[in-house]
Amino acid sequence: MGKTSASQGPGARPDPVRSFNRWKKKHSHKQSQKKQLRKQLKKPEWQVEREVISRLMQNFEKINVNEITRFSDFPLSKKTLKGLQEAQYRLVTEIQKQTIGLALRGKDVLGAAKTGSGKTLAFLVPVLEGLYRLQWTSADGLGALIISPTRELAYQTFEVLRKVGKNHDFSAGLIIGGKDLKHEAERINNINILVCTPGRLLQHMDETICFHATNLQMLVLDEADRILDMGFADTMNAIIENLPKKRQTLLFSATQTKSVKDLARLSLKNPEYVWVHEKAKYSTPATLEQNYIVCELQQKISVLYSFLRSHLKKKSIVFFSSCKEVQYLYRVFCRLRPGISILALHGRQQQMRRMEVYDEFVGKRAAVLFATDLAARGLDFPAVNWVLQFDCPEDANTYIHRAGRTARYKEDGEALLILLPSEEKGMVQQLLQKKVPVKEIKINPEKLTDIQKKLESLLAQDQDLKERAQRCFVSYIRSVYLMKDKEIFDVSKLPIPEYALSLGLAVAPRVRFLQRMQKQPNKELVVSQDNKVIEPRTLSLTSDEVEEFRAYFNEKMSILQKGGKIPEGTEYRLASGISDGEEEEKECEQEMEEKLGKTKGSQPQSVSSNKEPQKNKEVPVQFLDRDDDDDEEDDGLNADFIKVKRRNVFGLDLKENKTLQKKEPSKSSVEKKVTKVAEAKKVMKRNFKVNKKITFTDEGELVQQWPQVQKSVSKDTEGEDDAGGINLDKAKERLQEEDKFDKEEYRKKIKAKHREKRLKEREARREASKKQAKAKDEEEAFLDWSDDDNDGFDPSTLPDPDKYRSSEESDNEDMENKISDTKKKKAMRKKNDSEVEDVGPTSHDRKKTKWETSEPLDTGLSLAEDEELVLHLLKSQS
Ligand SMILES: Nc1ncnc2c1ncn2[C@@H]1O[C@H](COP(=O)(O)OP(=O)(O)OP(=O)(O)O)[C@@H](O)[C@H]1O
Repeated sequence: MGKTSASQGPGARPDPVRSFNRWKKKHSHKQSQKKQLRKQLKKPEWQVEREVISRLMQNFEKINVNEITRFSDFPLSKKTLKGLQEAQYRLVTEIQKQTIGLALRGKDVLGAAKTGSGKTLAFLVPVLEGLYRLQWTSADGLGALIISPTRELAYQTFEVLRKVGKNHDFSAGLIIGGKDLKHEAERINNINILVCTPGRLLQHMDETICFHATNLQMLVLDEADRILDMGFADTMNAIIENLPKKRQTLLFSATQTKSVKDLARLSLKNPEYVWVHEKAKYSTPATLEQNYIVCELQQKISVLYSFLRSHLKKKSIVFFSSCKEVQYLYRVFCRLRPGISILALHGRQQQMRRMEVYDEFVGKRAAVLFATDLAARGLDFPAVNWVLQFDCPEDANTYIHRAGRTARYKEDGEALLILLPSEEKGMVQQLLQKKVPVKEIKINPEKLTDIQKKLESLLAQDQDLKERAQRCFVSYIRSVYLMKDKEIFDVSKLPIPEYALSLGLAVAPRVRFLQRMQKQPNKELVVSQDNKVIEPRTLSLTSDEVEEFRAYFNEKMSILQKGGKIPEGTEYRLASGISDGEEEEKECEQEMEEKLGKTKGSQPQSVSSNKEPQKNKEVPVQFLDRDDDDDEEDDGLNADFIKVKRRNVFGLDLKENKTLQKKEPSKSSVEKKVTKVAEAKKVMKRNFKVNKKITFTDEGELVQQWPQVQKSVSKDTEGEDDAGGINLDKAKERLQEEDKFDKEEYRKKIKAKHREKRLKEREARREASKKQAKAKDEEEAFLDWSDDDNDGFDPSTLPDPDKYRSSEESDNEDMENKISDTKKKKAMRKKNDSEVEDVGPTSHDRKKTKWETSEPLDTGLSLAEDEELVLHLLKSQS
């Protein structure tokens, strides 16, 4: 009974045939692998990549959302995965999980998810993959466009793109306002992925030669509802016109638009709606604790101060409704030194400053940022503990975005909303409807520090601060007045004088639109059938007002463009009636409102109190704005629309103004424009004495430098003018005369200058020749002296017989020169009797002095006689 090798014990030898077969199989497998590798190595890179791409694309359809937990579960390129990993992004968030797969398949996507849930990567990853799939190169031009509503958000998105896409070869660019347009224009054509703000993008589309988006594959609108709302409507329509219809479109926001009209504008094709938290109990992050307090308007600043004092180790953002509030309260709080570092971010700062503040706040552990709604959307400041909404947001969506600056990506955060008693009911209702869980909390009166007195004393010492407080006051009232939801925002319920006092102002500045509103309460608000408030101002506009308004803006624009002062973003905004940033756009609206107030022509009246003395006079805030911060962009645009009540600094009389206006028959309701002539007449009537500037000349004469004295006309004529007012024709004539007089004076001066120059040159020549003659004399004297010294006969003193001829020739030459000189002299004398003619001795003259007398020969004969004499002399010599 034999045993097989297999059944033999462990020490038995293995079957050599089987071992050989196994080895052979392994070997051939290895060989084939090597062969394949060699084959692949021979392939060009693009071909290998194409194969990889086609493999990835085959997997797109197999994506199962439920199985995805990490980015590597998606069929993504190695380059993107590496970028994500290096930036520490491994696990996907819900919105990323649900939208990346759809976007990879080329679908149009509308994504909505709570704030801080990672929407940025949800569109950046498909953008990178989309272009990678097409093996996009710089020669292909613009492939993807990402539009953000604010510059800061665009900047932030660009930074994330740089981090995640760093292993790809695409070129990416950030195009936002406030930078050099030319510099951008030079580079924009080579950009594959462009992150931009709408205003700036359109500006390039209009102005940059060769810039086009005809190859565009993907369009992304971050904060889509904001970009598609009224503020950006015109710009976006113009941009969309420049984009190809065949493209993929991705829209993301925490408060997504569902408006069919909006979406139709984008010509989406069967879009996929992804509302991640639609069924969630709340629309805000679960880690966000939200409360509100109700307090009077005049208490708010003290509440803010007390809040900051009790949160010195925290990082907070405080939202205000206008730039001027931020500007004033920032300054005032810095002076109060609450013990925490304070920063300010708003649309009136220069772009560089905005970036600096952004970076500074990102880097701080404990600080407070005073901001407008510019910072409400999308900004991802790390580790923010508190969001305080100092002014009520315009709607629940704005509330959600503002509050969403804290409690981001699994972090905790707290939000506190300050409401006025008049705002409470409406706002809380809106928030509850939007599934925002807010609870009321009460202020502890013991912990409230009243700072009104401190503010008053600060303002008393600082005029600039006081003016800022006035602007802040007007700006806040105006922002409430402009809010659409009149159920929440009722300007008539505001305690105006108390509010002014709380800002440190003794007297409330005058607010024109409020006065108008009080005068015409019925006209102001027009309520539609369904009880909704329709914007009142458009209805009360006459065509004249609109025209004047437009002309005013055009004029402003042309002046600013010529001066080159306007920031590029603003430039466009005004031209097309849209804005780059949220805040800027709001400001523009405010300007319009103010201008509108002007055209209505109602007389100003005090809101603060009727006791205000008549002396008070309106002075445009423009004067006040001139000395604004260096870091703030030009305020001038809207400044002269705003009027605040101030002392009658210049002693001008308002009554006179009124009588002037009354005399002029008004054809329309539009206030008559005051012409320059009328202004001049007014000034003349008042008999203003202008300051004089008088200087003394070297001779001690008095010279009036300013105002310039009229020299061309007699005083009688001036007297005539005074008697009859301004005679424009005479004034013109006089100006022309004055002009002639000036020209003549100028000509004389130039002549005198030239003459002086000539004389100087002559003098210099004469001096030079004198010096030369002197040198010669000295030389000769030296020779004579040496002769004496030798005490013997020097043959060199004798005339050289060989040179005799030449000396004779030279004599002849000398004579000729002499004659020609005399001729010249005579001619010159004829030409200008007054001019002194004195030509210095020439070299020939000097030669002559060697042989003859140095005295010039003056025969006293005429030129012809002179010539004859010379010939005679020559003949006699020969
Ligand atoms: N997959 C991820 N893993 C880790 N962190 C992530 C991930 N995705 C996003 N984050 C982080 O979450 C934070 C919020 O992301 P993001 O700014 O994209 O939110 P958002 O949804 O766009 O917010 P908002 O609605 O306010 O614009 C960021 O700090 C980001 O780095």
